[in-house]
Amino acid sequence: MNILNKEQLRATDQHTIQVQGIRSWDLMERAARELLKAITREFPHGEFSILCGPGNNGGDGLALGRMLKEKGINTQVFLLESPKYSEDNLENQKLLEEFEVFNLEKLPELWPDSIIIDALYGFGLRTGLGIEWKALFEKIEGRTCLAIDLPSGLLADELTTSPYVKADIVYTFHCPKKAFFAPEHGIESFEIIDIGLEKVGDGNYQYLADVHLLLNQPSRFAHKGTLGQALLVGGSKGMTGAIDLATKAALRGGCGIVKVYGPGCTPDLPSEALVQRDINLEYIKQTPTIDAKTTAIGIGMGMSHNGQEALLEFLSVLPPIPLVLDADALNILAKHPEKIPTGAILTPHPKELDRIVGTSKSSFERWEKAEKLAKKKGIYLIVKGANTHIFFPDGKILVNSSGNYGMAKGGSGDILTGLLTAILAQGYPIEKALPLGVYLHGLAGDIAAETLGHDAMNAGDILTFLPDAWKLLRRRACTTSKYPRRSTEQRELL
Ligand SMILES: NC(=O)C1=CN([C@@H]2O[C@H](COP(=O)(O)OP(=O)(O)OC[C@H]3O[C@@H](n4cnc5c(N)ncnc54)[C@H](O)[C@@H]3O)[C@@H](O)[C@H]2O)[C@@H](O)CC1
Ligand SMILES: Nc1ncnc2c1ncn2[C@@H]1O[C@H](COP(=O)(O)OP(=O)(O)O)[C@@H](O)[C@H]1O
Ligand SMILES: [K+]
Repeated sequence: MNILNKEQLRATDQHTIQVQGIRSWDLMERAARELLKAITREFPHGEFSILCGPGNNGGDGLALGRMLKEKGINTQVFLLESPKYSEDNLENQKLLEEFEVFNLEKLPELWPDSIIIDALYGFGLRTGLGIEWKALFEKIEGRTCLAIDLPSGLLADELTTSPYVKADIVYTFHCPKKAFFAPEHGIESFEIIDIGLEKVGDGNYQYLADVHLLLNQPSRFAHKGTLGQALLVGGSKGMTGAIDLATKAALRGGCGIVKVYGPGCTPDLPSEALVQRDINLEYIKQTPTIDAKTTAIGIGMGMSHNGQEALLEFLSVLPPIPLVLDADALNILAKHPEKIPTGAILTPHPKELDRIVGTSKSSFERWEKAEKLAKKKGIYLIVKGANTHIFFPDGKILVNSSGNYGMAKGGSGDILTGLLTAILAQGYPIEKALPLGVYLHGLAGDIAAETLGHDAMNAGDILTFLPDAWKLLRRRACTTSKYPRRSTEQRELL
């Protein structure tokens, strides 16, 4: 799903009107009808106070008000006094029998228990709102508030530091807006409302959807050689947990063989993994034989001088296979950015990225720097967090749609590294492997949160539910249930 900026949204709107032979008013009716469904489904017993602005966002609010009233739902509608209203706004004013006009000196008298619907401004806002809006926004703060398209005052594509509505749920049309992904804005919940806009090509900024379409179907004749070999390199004295988690994730990642190279102190790992230990006890000193389809390095390597030397030596002898660099490898490379290999996959969390590109004043600045770095160095950057962003060397950016705050526990990132390495080992091209791995990891986290709750779940639970996440994706792709070649025994097991 393309993530569109406000200019692209306007163009999509116009294109839809032309192609579908409808009026912009029809689109507003469609938007209001879909909003009506979503809101009454979520709040079947609510009464509503709608605040409408002068543009088309306000028009949506007026149309929704009319539809709520027609359904016999208690609704009060307020319209901001303005010298100029949009055409569709005026049209909707005519169709609504009763509404009150308000201004910032004469604030609306809201019912005490109603749900507020914010339809003041959408993506049409040119600049942030002034402080004169604070009194109104404070009046509705603390009440249940639903924003139409965007919380009013929030700019769709940039950092907003001026006042905006604090909404509990944003019902946003067609696609999420860039501003929703910035932690600074605190957008906790948004729901995408499909209003049947025409798709205008594949943009270079996308929200992950339909990830199951990326799945390969291994052959019935597959063997451990054809399913690929992954090599994980990492661990150091006192930091062996990370390689343990990464190994377990790789073993649930679908590849044929998982190899691990660590220092002598590497603990016992699951017996399915082929573990090779360095002659040195506390840290990796030698370069392992790299006999694998893909490799990941860095996990719990430590920042000792010896660890740094080993990493740089390893990079200098690496054959051209996909390379995942995580954790300490990133910290080491932050000191030697010229040594970051072209084509490598780096998986930093924001702090690790800051060590490479310098600190940023906002998420927007960090995203810009990540985009530039990926292009300049020809690398793939997976910047982790809520809505992990994947930056490609050609400028494409994918934003993850799975995952939750229950995953914000130590070790979650190590699991992603192991999983990505295993997926790459199977021969998935990087362009497919990264979204597939990032999405699956989040999906396993979502199933863990659903089953165990966000509070109690830990990183290991992402591993526990990885099989369910794979199965869910396979079911979506219909690749498990349709094959006639399944034996009777296999069918009975289903
Ligand atoms: N895909 C689409 O394009 C659709 C858009 N719709 C709605 O239309 C909205 C966009 O409508 P508009 O383009 O009319 O824009 P808005 O309704 O977001 O805002 C426009 C109004 O804000 C005023 N304004 C702009 N900057 C201001 C500022 N800094 N301070 C105070 N006032 C300011 C303008 O003078 C104008 O009156 C969307 O957010 C959505 O809610 C829907 O009707 C359905 C389809
Ligand atoms: N609030 C959140 N919502 C969704 N995913 C999250 C959230 N917080 C963390 N995660 C995910 O958990 C993982 C944490 O990785 P990282 O910070 O490297 O952890 P660690 O170094 O402890 O392994 C990332 O994949 C990240 O996307
Ligand atoms: K709004």
